[in-house]
Amino acid sequence: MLTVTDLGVSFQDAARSRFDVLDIAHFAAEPGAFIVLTGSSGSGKTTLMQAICGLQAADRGHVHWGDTDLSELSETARDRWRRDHVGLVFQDFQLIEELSPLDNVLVPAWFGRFRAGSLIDRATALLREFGVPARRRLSDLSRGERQRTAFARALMFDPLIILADEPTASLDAASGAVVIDRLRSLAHDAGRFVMAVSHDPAMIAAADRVVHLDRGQLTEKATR
Ligand SMILES: Nc1ncnc2c1ncn2[C@@H]1O[C@H](COP(=O)(O)OP(=O)(O)OP(=O)(O)O)[C@@H](O)[C@H]1O
Repeated sequence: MLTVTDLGVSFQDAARSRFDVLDIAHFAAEPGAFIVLTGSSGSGKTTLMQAICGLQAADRGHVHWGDTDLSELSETARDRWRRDHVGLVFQDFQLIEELSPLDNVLVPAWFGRFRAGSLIDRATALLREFGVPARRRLSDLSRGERQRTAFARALMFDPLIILADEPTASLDAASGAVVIDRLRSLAHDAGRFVMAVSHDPAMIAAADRVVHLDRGQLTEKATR
């Protein structure tokens, strides 16, 4: 269960004056529903996704996951909590150019987890599911293949929380549908917490909840 209370985030502009990006009085969400976050460019969607997993510091307010208040954790504890609970798909993928797709998907295994044959099997199976050649040079991949590599990496350790920033933005309808189906199934069948930023009409149509960010404030749109 996610509970966001009185969350405020601001940034500094080039003239060093601060501007508010998020001002969210209350937002709660449970695992098992597929949530899509929409909003115009610059409305704060990425900032919100990063704030709810503790990657973005808040000026005020609280983000609770169950009994854990992220704002009360030290940075090290917050990083460990995120590593143990969250699969993140970044908007710019954040892949390592020098590594193959397979090795990119195995990167989370570097942090305290043994790199066993079963992990390689799982990483290979995820890449196969999303139609990415496992051992090609990353620089030879299309943008869509890179995006699917980032998605596979986020799922590597079967996280309880999946946060995906525009995960179908570079995909055609067919490979986008594979990602959307997987996100829905992670929520509905595996009971995961799944939230994706998206403008993709197919993703919005598949959502159980559509929440909209406008000038830092959240509103909810009725679905189906
Ligand atoms: N580190 C930062 N420092 C200063 N301003 C920032 C920083 N990060 C984001 N911003 C600004 O905060 C606002 C919200 O950015 P954010 O990336 O969250 O928007 P978004 O809704 O995800 O946009 P998009 O759909 O274009 O990706 C924008 O005006 C952006 O320029």
